[in-house]
Amino acid sequence: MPATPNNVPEPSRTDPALIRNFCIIAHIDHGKSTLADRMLQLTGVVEQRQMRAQYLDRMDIERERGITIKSQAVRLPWAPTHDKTDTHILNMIDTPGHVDFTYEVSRSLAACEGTILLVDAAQGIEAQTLANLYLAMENDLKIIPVLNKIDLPAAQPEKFSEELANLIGCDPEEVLKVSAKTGMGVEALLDRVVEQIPAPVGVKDAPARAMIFDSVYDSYRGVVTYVRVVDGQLNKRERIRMMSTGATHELLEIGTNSPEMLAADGLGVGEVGYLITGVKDVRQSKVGDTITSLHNGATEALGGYKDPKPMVFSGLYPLDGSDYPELRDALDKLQLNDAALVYEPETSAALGFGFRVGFLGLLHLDVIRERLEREFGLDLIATAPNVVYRVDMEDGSEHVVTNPSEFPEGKIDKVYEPVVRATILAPSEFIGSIMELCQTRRGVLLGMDYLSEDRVEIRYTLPLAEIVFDFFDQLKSKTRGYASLDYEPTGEQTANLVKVDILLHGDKVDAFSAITHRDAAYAYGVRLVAKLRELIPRQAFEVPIQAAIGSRVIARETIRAIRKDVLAKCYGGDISRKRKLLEKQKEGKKRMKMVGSVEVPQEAFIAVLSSDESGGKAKK
Ligand SMILES: Nc1nc2c(ncn2[C@@H]2O[C@H](COP(=O)(O)OP(=O)(O)OP(=O)(O)O)[C@@H](O)[C@H]2O)c(=O)[nH]1
Repeated sequence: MPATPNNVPEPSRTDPALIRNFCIIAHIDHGKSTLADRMLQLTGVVEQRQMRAQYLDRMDIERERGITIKSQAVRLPWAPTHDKTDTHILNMIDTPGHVDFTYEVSRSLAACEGTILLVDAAQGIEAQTLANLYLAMENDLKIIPVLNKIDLPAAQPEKFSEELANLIGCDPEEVLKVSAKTGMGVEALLDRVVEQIPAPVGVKDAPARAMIFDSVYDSYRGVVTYVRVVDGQLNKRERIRMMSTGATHELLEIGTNSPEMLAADGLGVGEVGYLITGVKDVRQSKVGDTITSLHNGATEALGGYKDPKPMVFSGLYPLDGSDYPELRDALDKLQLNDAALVYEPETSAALGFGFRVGFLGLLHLDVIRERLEREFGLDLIATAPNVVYRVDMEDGSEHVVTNPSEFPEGKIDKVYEPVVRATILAPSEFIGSIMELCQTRRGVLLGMDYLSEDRVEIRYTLPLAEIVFDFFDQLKSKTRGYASLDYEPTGEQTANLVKVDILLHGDKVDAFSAITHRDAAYAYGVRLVAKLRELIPRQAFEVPIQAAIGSRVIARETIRAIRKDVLAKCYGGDISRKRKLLEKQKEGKKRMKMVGSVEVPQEAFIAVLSSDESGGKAKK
């Protein structure tokens, strides 16, 4: 009979030999959350009637999009089928699946001894599966290969077992076949976890060392920190120290998740649980940091801590300038739960007061923007996303550029841009179109391997800036949706990059400045200038629209002059009607932004900034 929360052994007394710490790695939509749900049900920690889909994905936006953003840990008691008296503790750490959150995935992996590699039996291995598998291998984790969704008529278990077995070097027979939906094979999988994943090893009497693998802000309790104890033990009420910052806190509460929080006296070697110290901001309890006791604490931190580094920047401006204070409050609130989110105030001549916000990647940007709009009711304009450039000047000075309009003028020696190593998986019939796309994005081919007869893995080095601009959408449309993409930052390269400015009647419109490769600058200029000509109404005077690199104009259009006399049709004396028309004209003008002497309708900014070519919305 499955165990219930009542017979879960006391956390601090669990023998490490009975603990198994594991996670599930999978490509987006391959069924990780559904499998986690089934495990919660089978181990009895969530009663049938309380069960709801994706129990562990708490954020509304996660549930709606069906993606996992923050990882969670849950303690599952499981007595293997062959010996029901021998209850083990399985700590399942749910990990986010998206490239933007790779650092969180790698921290979750570091908290485990093994992983379930879950692959959709109708889709096969995807880029994300590979990326996560390599991370797991680097962490020396025991890998349990599993095919999910075998209930689907389109499932091809033989073909994909073979593919998986080739990849990790095992027998195709060893690949477990389950249906997370119906529950078929999931008990056998839990047994396999107990059998094959090694128990944690740590030194019981050593000074305490625990790794933070997640940190979540809760509006009632402050920051809840998820840890894996490696050595020693942490006890309720003791004072602890964060090893990266030296900050000390009192352990107000410590316990495990089953999946709701269950307080305990402490956590010992190999255990996974949560702690609460009363800190109010996740940046004080950072993923990857090591916690130790204040008295007789450890001197050496567990390896692998790094600060999250924003890779993509975008300007966020309220549509209605008076919403600026609300936008600031909303960003402050989101930052409490997101150590990777950075922002600073920025003013734009065209868009007014706003913020320059740094994100881990495009999905992160999209999620934050959507939360600002949905949870805080803000209407926003976002400028096209850009990466971070480093510019060396001939006079020896160096600039870091996070906003294209701040690209330095004058004698530039070298410009560096971030590059990534991208892995694309697709059916082999699309090799030609994928290579063509990567070439036009300044890609350099690194290599290509066949995973099976008809599926290939293609590796490229690409400038991050080229991926930020609708690369994924293009890839999907060129491969009829079959390709998957993953990438990791690999440093920077010098490139022939220039800033293109857009001028209206001689005045620069900062929101439209872009940094592009010199070869692409002309096309960008022509496209933007043509688009603006369509969107900006005629004014009382002639307005030239120009695209320029420095002082050199590379494209030009002209809006001809017109005087719009709203009273033209109102001859005769009806003064009240005339007043009404003038009032109406005034209202319309409020929605205009003045750029120098030119009135630009707000819609023009939105139309240009939200168009696909200028970055568009990030997709998963
Ligand atoms: N037929 C069938 N559908 C499944 C099975 N497992 C999951 N699904 C469906 O596949 C879709 C994706 O499942 P999720 O569990 O949300 O996938 P996920 O891997 O957690 O996705 P992310 O959180 O985005 O990484 C959902 O519509 C599930 O209902 C299965 O065994 N059989």
